[in-house]
Amino acid sequence: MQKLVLLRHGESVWNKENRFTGWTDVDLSEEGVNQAKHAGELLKKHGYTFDVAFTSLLKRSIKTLHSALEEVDNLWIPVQKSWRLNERFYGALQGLNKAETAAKYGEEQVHKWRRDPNELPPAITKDDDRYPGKDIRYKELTERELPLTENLSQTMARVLPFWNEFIVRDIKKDKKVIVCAHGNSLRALVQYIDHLTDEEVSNLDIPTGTPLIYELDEGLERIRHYYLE
Ligand SMILES: O=C(O)[C@@H](CO)OP(=O)(O)O
Repeated sequence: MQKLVLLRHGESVWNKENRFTGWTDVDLSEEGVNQAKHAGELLKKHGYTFDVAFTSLLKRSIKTLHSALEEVDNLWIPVQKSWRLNERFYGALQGLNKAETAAKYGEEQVHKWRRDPNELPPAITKDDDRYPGKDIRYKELTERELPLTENLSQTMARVLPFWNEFIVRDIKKDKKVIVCAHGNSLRALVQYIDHLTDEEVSNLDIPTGTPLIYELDEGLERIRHYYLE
């Protein structure tokens, strides 16, 4: 049996302000910093240590991972960062307040943008300051990989190659793995591991800063999963 730990970053400043975030590199809120530390304390309390960690290129996730690893005295382990674990790219919604957007476009439309795996938020154009092609950290990405908008299915399509190539490889080598990422990149991963339908995943919300443990069999099928308390 293999154990895998998934961790959504602590609350960010824009989570707190109820703004669509996506690839915007916002920091943790004060509460988020505390949640990240608490996640590490829970891991420590339950005796978790790790051999390798994976995270995104966004500071809310990197800092949460760092804080959790510090608690379990594992700051020394290798950490692999990838844009493929980034939050879903929320297109032209990034930066907008969710309640104001619902008042403008209707609750139903906003719910679809947020939770329908096949609904595409409005796209940005390449001259938009939010275009990742303007950000040096994404310089290795091809034009096709640079998103203008993304739905959950597309997020899953770019998370899975990373899962299969790196995370699965390390789990199969019996390494103890922690993946610290985002609400939607983790929802995509959970949909894949748990074989959830689109409807099931649309009702799934992963809380911030709470370690989610997966016990997996040799074929990496889920035996059970639970949050640490
Ligand atoms: O704003 C975002 O990027 C995400 C995660 O906080 O929001 P949502 O819950 O709408 O997917």
